[in-house]
Amino acid sequence: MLAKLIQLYNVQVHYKESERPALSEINLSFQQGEFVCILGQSGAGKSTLLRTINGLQLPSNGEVFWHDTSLHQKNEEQLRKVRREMGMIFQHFNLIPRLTVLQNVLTGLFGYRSSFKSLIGWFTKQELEEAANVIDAVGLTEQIYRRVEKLSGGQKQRVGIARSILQKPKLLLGDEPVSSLDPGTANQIFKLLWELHETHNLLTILNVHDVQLAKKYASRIIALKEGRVVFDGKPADFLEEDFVNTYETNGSLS
Ligand SMILES: Nc1ncnc2c1ncn2[C@@H]1O[C@H](COP(=O)(O)OP(=O)(O)OP(=O)(O)O)[C@@H](O)[C@H]1O
Repeated sequence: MLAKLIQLYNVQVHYKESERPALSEINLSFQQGEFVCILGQSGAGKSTLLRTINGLQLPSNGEVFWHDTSLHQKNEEQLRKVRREMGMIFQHFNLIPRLTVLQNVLTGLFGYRSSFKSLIGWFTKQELEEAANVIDAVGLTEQIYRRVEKLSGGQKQRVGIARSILQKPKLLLGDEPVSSLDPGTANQIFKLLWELHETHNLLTILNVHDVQLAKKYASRIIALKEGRVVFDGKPADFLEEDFVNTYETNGSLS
């Protein structure tokens, strides 16, 4: 049986300023090796769900378990250790523009080392080799010493992905990682994410707006609507009526 990495029990998140909860009655579990796409309209609660999974957002009710321990029961130091095992990629990449590809990727190790070593930029030969290997795996060897500000959007996201893979995560979270890319590049990035999830047996959870991409790559689709799960299943079972229900449109899936 596959190991359960994350379980959410009856999770509710209610931001103080909001009238209705951002998430309600969320009961989900995720296993190693799944490739999950989260769908839903703007404001459906997708980002809140990711932040709840990585412990940045504490639920107002319910609990989140990482392996078999509640995140609630962990102190700051223990939470920091858990987050090392969670890689994160972002819509706007969150890179340091004036640093090179290699330097940006090496920041993925900061969770593992003293801030002094990180500050003076001291890395072992093995760390540098591992960084070069992940840069190769995302297809950027020729750009390794280029400043990231000179790269295209797709290349920048590859740097973001390499940085998170260097962390050796068990879980990779992506908050709309392809929303600022053109459709062709978005597809290439999804292909890369899918290959990395296969190679490393990674649990990958991505928020996406593009239903076709989700259907093409995901092993599981979860749709949120007004903070509740309205679909949880295989992409082939996400039908026109689920699409209409999720997005409240008269539109078409194809
Ligand atoms: N920090 C916050 N404080 C108060 N309300 C918030 C906060 N973050 C999100 N919300 C509200 O919670 C609800 C869910 O927001 P969330 O960002 O999780 O949705 P989303 O599905 O990720 O949307 P998008 O696709 O636009 O990013 C929205 O009503 C939003 O306004």
